[in-house]
Amino acid sequence: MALEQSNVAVLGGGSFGTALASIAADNGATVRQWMRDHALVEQINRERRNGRYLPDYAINERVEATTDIRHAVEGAAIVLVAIPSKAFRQVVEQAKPWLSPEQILVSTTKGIEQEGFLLMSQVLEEITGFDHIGVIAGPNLASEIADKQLTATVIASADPGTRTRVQKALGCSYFRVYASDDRHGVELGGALKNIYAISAGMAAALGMGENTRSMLMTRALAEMGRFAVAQGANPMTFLGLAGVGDLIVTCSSKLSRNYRVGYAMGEGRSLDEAVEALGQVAEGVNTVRLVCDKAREMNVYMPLAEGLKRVLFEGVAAKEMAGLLMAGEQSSDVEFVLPREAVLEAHRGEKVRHD
Ligand SMILES: NC(=O)C1=CN([C@@H]2O[C@H](COP(=O)(O)OP(=O)(O)OC[C@H]3O[C@@H](n4cnc5c(N)ncnc54)[C@H](OP(=O)(O)O)[C@@H]3O)[C@@H](O)[C@H]2O)C=CC1
Ligand SMILES: O=C(CO)COP(=O)(O)O
Repeated sequence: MALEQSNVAVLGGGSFGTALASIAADNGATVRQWMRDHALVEQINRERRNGRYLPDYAINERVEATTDIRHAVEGAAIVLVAIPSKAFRQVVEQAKPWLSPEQILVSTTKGIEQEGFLLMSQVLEEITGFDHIGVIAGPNLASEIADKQLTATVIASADPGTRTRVQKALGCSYFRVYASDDRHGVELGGALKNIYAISAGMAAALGMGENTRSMLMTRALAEMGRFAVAQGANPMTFLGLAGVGDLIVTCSSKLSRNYRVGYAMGEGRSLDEAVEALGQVAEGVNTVRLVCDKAREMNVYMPLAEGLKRVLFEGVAAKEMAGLLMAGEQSSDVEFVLPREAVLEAHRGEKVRHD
């Protein structure tokens, strides 16, 4: 089937899928948004409102909601996949019979698949084998986009055509789309920052101040860069919107679901209670476990992620963990300026002189 260049498909009826569908439609595209919930489809098509995920925002008339995945993706020039990582593979498999290699497939999901430690664009690639694959990530709180607050994101792909066409399809008066060819780094940035957003929410609920939050965010950036380098990504990507940009927004805002999970736990709720109360996906809960396992396997030092994992899954109190982190080794500020090992080596030399 020939592609209709002005058609965009969105898979997912959650808050981000809905926000992206409206951007593309505001930009003139005909948008088909697939979701599995019949009642929500009817509500969107009738009331132009997604009552479950974004109740306060009007949805553009050019968005058609549908439960028919074939109708959604067949012939669309761009397919945006906004499905949480746990269900991502299953939904793409479901769409696969009606996808074609000329289409551009873009993951908007900030999570990791346990089996093989795959990022979502790698899942897209593995399932389809197509060439035009990309990732969108950046400081993009869905409700602010739906509110048309001025926002920027990154489209990352090795394929220049994918970058350009997504920039054209989504770039508009309230949404800017910057380009990157470091798909892995951009995608890792989006997934990793969720871990630290949970910690930041927890720290805020425990009454920690702005110095603490700044320390947490900056050391988080150091960890993210260290992990990314070990994974073969470009650490410079973390200076951009998908790195420091997304870290700032999710570590600072109660609109972030990951931050909210951490905040609820800092107020004394259990992880299960916090996730249940949220009723939406907080990818960081799963990501922290996977990242800690991978970091240990690759021998990458990630004390903040390890600390959070102990609080979430091993019954350690958040306050106690903060104390332990402060007692940890003091090493290098920016490891690309002064290598961490050089600082540790100097400390070892001092100790030998004193002993
Ligand atoms: N929200 C945001 O601000 C941002 C989110 N993201 C990323 O976007 C991704 C999607 O998030 P978001 O839209 O926010 O998530 P939500 O939790 O708001 O919505 C999840 C959507 O996925 C659907 N879904 C879940 N499981 C399945 C399944 N097995 N089969 C079919 N559909 C399923 C849900 O359907 P149902 O209602 O039927 O369960 C719902 O439509 C996340 O990885 C997130 O990190 C990225 C940037 C910003
Ligand atoms: O990624 C996001 C903003 O860029 C959304 O973060 P949450 O998933 O924590 O809501």
